[in-house]
Amino acid sequence: MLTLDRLRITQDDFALEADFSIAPGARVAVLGPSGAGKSTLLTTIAGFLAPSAGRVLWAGTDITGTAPGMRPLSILFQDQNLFPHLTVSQNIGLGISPRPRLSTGDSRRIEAALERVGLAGLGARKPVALSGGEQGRVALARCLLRAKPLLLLDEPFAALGPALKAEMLALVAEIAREQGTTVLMVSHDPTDATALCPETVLVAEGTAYPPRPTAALLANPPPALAAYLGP
Ligand SMILES: Nc1ncnc2c1ncn2[C@@H]1O[C@H](COP(=O)(O)OP(=O)(O)OP(=O)(O)O)[C@@H](O)[C@H]1O
Repeated sequence: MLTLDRLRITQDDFALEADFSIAPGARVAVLGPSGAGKSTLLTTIAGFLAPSAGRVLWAGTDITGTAPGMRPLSILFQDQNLFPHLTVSQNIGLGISPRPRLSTGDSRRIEAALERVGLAGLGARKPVALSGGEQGRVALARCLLRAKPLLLLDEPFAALGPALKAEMLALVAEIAREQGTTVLMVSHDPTDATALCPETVLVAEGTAYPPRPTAALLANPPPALAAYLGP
């Protein structure tokens, strides 16, 4: 369970508050107007930004002061964070070890992860020789291999076409289900939220609200969300 305990995040004159928990294995969309603080919330959970008050807990343990790399989570942001000078296999290997040289066991696990995301045999390529969708799959394979219990997604597939994006989201959902991963996904697209996430956290007017059923929230959006979604 992820708990944001009376969390307050401030950046200059921007402030965001959150006080709720997310159940283990839940898939939760993070929706709200541009600039409302969706990315800031994920960045704080990931540990790249320290809150000005409150705590972040995972399974009851306070991780507010834990370094990002030591947190029980993987993050997938829009630019897939692949290193251009490393091969696909080496990029995926970074998910489990900082050493570029891979053991035989590591290589086997990486090949299995590549196969899982439909990229079997492409481990020796450099990211530049992959399409955008394939790069997204590599980043996902890295998360898959890390098998952390919490996955933070910040519009990772926004640059992809609708069909490919839907395919990637379906793959995320499938892997999350298999691994029992808790997923928190920032999106600008209510369709994506509906497809992947039964629950949604609305971020608006300085507050990240507790998760609510996505369908009910979208069917009857509060004014800030209605204005953002448009007619
Ligand atoms: N490094 C920073 N220093 C000061 N303020 C910042 C910084 N980064 C973001 N902000 C401000 O924090 C607020 C929230 O930004 P954030 O990127 O989290 O919003 P968002 O909901 O993810 O927006 P979008 O949907 O447009 O990506 C904005 O007002 C932004 O200007």
